[in-house]
Amino acid sequence: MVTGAPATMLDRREELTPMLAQYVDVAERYDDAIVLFRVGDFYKAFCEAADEVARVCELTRIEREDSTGTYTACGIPVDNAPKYLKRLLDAEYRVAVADQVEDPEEASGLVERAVTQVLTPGTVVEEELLAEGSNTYVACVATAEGGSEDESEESPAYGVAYVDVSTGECAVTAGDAAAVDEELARIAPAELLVGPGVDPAVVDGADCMRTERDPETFDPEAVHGVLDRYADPDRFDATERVAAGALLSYAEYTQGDDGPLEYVRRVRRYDPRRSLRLDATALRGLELFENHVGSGRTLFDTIDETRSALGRRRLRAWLRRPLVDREAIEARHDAVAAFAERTLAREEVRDALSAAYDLERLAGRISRGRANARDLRSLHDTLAAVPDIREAIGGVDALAEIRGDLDPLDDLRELIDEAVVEEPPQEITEGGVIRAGYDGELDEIRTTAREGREWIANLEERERERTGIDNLEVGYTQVHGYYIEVTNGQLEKVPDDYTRRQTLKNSERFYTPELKRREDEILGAEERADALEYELFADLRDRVADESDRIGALADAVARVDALAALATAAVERDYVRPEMGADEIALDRSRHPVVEETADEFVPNDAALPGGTVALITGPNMSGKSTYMRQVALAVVLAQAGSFVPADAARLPVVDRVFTRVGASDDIAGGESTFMREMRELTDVLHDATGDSLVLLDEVGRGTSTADGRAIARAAVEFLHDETGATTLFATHYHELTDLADEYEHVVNRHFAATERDGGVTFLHRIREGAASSSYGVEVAELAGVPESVVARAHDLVAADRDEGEPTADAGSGSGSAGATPQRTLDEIATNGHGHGDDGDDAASVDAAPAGRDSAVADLLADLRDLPLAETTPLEALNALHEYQRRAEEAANADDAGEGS
Ligand SMILES: Nc1ncnc2c1ncn2[C@@H]1O[C@H](COP(=O)(O)OP(=O)(O)OP(=O)(O)O)[C@@H](O)[C@H]1O
Repeated sequence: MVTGAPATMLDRREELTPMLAQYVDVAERYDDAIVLFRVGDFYKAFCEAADEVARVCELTRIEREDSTGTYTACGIPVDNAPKYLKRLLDAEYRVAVADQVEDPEEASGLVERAVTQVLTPGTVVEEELLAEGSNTYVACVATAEGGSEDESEESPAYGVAYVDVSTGECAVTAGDAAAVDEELARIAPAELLVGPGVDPAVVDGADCMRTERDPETFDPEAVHGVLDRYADPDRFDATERVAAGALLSYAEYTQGDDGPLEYVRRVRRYDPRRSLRLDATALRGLELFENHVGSGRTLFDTIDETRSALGRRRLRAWLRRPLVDREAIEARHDAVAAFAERTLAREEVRDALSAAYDLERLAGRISRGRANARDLRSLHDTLAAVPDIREAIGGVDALAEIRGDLDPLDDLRELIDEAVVEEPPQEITEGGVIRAGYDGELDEIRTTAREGREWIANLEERERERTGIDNLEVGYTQVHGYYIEVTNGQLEKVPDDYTRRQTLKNSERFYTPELKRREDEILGAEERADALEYELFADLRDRVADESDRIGALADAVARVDALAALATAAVERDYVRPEMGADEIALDRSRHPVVEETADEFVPNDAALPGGTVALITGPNMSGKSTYMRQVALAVVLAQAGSFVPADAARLPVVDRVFTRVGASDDIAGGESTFMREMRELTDVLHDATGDSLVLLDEVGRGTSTADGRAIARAAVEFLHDETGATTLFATHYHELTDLADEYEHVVNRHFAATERDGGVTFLHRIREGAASSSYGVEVAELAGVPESVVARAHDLVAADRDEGEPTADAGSGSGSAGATPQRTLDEIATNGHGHGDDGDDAASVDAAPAGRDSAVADLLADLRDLPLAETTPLEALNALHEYQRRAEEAANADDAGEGS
């Protein structure tokens, strides 16, 4: 990263021209940013910084020469800046924009420049740089001084705050390390400030730019002072104060450091436990917002039928934080149902919403004093659409409250309409913005200018008549102003009151005292009109800014209407059903996976009947549909609690407090630690934190280790979930042995997916059934893959033998592995023989004895066969393994023959 003042320039500081010295001064003050320095129509960087800007933005550099030497420079054209700024931000640069802060024409010497804004990935407000329909957050994680995890419960270890600088949304919470991780996953900030004393491991999960700040900005007194500008600091606990205060001070810094951000109207304090908790693993595993493999579609993409950026952000927020309050959930369902039943109203509302601009960001720009006349017209047009929305939902009880909140702000709309012309220009300093009739003084000045122009327009006619010069012309140039032009042949007819202004080749140009007076009047009037218009506009903008609370409340209502209408549209178009909430079971008739059903040729619906606390063990071959099924159950829960209808024919659902997912290791590759370690960490979280109201999805837990260990862990986890937490659990497993837990535990049930053979290929029915899958499906798949018959038959025997061995750990002593000549005992005997023959198992000693050598080879072979992790073995690998085992078996047989022969 190249930030701050370029080193080569610092070395030559004394020699630099005043302008470059000014650049170095500014750059030195912003040493965490790349400084772009306004020179004419460019934002420039110099020397090393120029090299970097050129590299990142793919721009050419120039060599700039002055009396003190040659400097490399690189310029970003001001008119095209957003495109290049985006590249710098994407490269994780902070960009300090140093603008001219005095009018170059008025400057006596060097134009004064100052940083007016620091652009960072998390704090940009430029419309061109923001993703439409989603939030860009900068977040902060901090501890209070001396704060540590072992503090008392009243004062949680960490504060987490976030702000969207473009809309002013700001919120803060506090919690332990796990809560921080979970919140960061939900907030998904573009940039993160980490306070002093925060254990780096706590924020490890956040995949975004890190920003260092002076530790002093986290100081208790400093943060109190900053926070005080926005809210009563005493409403927050110590860690929250530090997180929110330091964050807002950073936000102020990025917006040019000139006082509080007016449009951050509220610092909301929230408790993550008051929404359905979805940690990073669940957000990822359920692919709510991101898709890692396959179609690229997410749940959000699937149900996003919103029509406005406001609604889109709201729907995202709802899905990110589904509700846990039954009444609130049902209120959303009522509203969705009302919209779903009324096609016409819904379509009218959605049409009207299409005209809505992003009220939150508009309000932000207006408050920041950055809005132009077009922005105010956009606000006007959005307000004008509100009555249509109100009318469309009039008379619908379930929407009465929201209708009440849709205040069309008639006074504001009328004010803007009276003041601003319908199609104003982009610039607000060059006139043409304010309507006639809005301001008496402006009208007068404009009349003066207009009359003057009319007088001049008629001048040509009048002067031709007066002088008899019939080719006399009146014109205007930027440099000389108005003139009367007479060709050389007519010069003798020129009257006395003409004064020569300019001599051309074939003609002379003149003015008269009256023309000069009129000209001054017109130009003066125009200049004054432009200045007055700007003043009137700025004043209007301030008046609108004063209403930002009302605009904010309206934006909130519009966002809700759009999100509700979108959910209703999704429900109608995709055939979702209203779930009955508050059940003590998950009961879904013919449920579907909302995302997979969009892409699958023919999606097979499945039922779910899971009384609270059920542990359903789901078996079946790879690719049979286990993961899809488990996810669709969880997605139904998430959708329902977000306020949506669910993809099923009928649904009865409980209100769930948390959804946990632990999906298969290979589906979820993360660097750093071993996948098994990670898997176990996630399992630990589930076992610690799940409650009787949680929904737990476990997909092939334990497959990252040896079969015996994995099986034991999986079994113990099931027992724990059943006995201790009572969480409703869906557990997909290839450990067929687990399925007899259903006989032992009251709430454990078996479900399975089966595969059949058709036309010589494997066909998956994707239909869930009662009971456990046949244990030999892996071998069946091997058979279907073309493994020779004799090998398959032998594999069947071995699997049966292995199963009869019983559970290696949990079943010990249960009697199922009863004594007798079970095949497994035979295997064990052979194995024991194999290792028991030599002296103390000294393999070298046993090599000489052929039978012992054979037994040893067979024992090894059997041990390897037994340890072959079928769950992780593809048919091709199985075939290769079998081939290898056959070879070793033959070798052993040959050794046997050789032994007998000698
Ligand atoms: N009910 C269904 N109807 C139609 N297609 C389905 C259904 N369920 C799953 N599928 C399709 O079958 C494929 C495999 O599904 P899934 O990943 O759920 O299987 P799995 O049993 O979990 O496999 P593995 O054990 O390898 O993880 C997916 O591509 C999915 O699109």
